[in-house]
Amino acid sequence: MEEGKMDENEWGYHGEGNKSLVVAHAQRCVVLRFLKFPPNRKKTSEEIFQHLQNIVDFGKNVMKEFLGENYVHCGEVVQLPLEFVKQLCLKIQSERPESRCDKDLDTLSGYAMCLPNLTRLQTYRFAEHRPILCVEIKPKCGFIPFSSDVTHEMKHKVCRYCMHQHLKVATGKWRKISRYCPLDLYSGNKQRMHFALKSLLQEAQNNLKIFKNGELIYGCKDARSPVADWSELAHHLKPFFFPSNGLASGPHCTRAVIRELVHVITRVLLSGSDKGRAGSLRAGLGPQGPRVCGASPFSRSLRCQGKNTPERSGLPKGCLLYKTLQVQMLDLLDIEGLYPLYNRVERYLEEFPEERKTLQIDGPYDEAFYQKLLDLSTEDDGTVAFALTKVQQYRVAMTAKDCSIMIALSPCLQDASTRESLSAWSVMSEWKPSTWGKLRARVLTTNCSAETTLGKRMCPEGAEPHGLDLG
Ligand SMILES: O=P(O)(O)O[C@@H]1[C@@H](OP(=O)(O)O)[C@H](OP(=O)(O)O)[C@H](O)[C@H](OP(=O)(O)O)[C@H]1OP(=O)(O)O
Ligand SMILES: Nc1ncnc2c1ncn2[C@@H]1O[C@H](COP(=O)(O)OP(=O)(O)OP(=O)(O)O)[C@@H](O)[C@H]1O
Repeated sequence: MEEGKMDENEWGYHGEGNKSLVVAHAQRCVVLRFLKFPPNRKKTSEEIFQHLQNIVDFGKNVMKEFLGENYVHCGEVVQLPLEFVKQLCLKIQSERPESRCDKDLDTLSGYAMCLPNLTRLQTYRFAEHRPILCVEIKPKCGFIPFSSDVTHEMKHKVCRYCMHQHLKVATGKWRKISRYCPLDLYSGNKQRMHFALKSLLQEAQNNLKIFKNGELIYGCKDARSPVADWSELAHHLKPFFFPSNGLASGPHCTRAVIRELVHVITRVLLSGSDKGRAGSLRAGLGPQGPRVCGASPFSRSLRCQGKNTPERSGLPKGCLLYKTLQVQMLDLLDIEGLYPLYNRVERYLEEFPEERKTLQIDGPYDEAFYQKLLDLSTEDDGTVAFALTKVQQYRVAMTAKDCSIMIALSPCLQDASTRESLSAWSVMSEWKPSTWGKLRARVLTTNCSAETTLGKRMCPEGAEPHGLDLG
């Protein structure tokens, strides 16, 4: 990127989350990811540079190790002309959803991350003139806490996502309770996975987005977004998934196209042989806890028919979902078991603030940091070292619980007519380093954001699904 010649007119608003805002280059396959802050939160340029550099290092030395080289794009920190950033900020402001405007894009430091645009990912196998489809899924936490520290019975039965649905509808964040349950998606059972993906397509919330040639064609901004229109989606998808029933239009055609999409995504999620060291966690992180969530509509309907829910048919070890789940399960103690350990580290740091650096509280996220994460013991020897390892594992797990999987699909030239088989598609599943900033920013800092994060996870989630105060 020639930073000296940046022109805001070549960039457009692409999307944003709670912590960052992304703009995409109109022609080139790159995005810039800026940090966002509440208006009164002033950070120095040096702090912002360090924050971004930590995200890059965390991607390189931790997430790549766990998930594998091919699934993680770390990007790089770039310095941009301040005038460019200021003009860009003005240009995109009107496109931002209102619900996200409580935070402002950082226009003062001039730093951002430059990453490949994963919604337009091309490889040499892609036919250049063919459209590229990208499905972004934020699958959330795929297991029910197995820690003996959990005190609320409900937390052993119902997954966090399903509990939060009640809260989100009650607070008006979303209109309708979703039928999606992460445990169905992570089950490895195709029937359950299909149900989960269909449910995501019905009520996407912020767990599913679909892009065509880098443009968002399906997704939901907030509770006021129009109801999902499957026939419109099917229209977009037809060049990719011409229905095998031969129908070119109508509700049958729509259903057939959606079904094919669901089947292809399932196959992608179950495929993958890329090496990552999540396997090295296997010994300590075998399947634990209930495999079925008490709130999943899929399971409930089977129960009504007197049938049992098929449990995990076992996720293939190399697949993305398996690796993701392994990293999520680094949360061995649940917040209830972790919080006292967090307090132990806090107290220690209050007494010995100079130790912050030696203990790598805020990075660097290097090989030594990664190695400590592999210690899965839960025997508390009363040391700060033990407490710190558990807190760092929790932070990494939080990242995996909140990451998105980006699946780029495009028909291959040589095989474009064979639409039934996955080999007919160039399929790339990518990890985006969505929330790695949280690792540094959310825990073990003394600001209230850290307190709130841990505090909010202390809530007895099952007890009052309608009235939780998330702070
Ligand atoms: O707590 P959750 O499960 O609701 O997850 C939060 C996400 O809500 P979601 O449920 O995905 O709509 C939330 O996403 P939205 O702002 O709702 O798009 C953030 O990703 C938040 O992470 P952070 O505070 O930006 O580091 C996420 O917070 P963390 O729990 O990951 O800290
Ligand atoms: N490298 C990328 N290529 C294409 N799109 C991207 C890329 N990185 C992020 N995006 C898009 O921008 C959106 C917001 O980015 P991101 O999820 O990283 O924000 P965040 O603030 O970290 O999220 P959260 O709310 O989870 O904290 C994503 O949902 C995705 O659609």
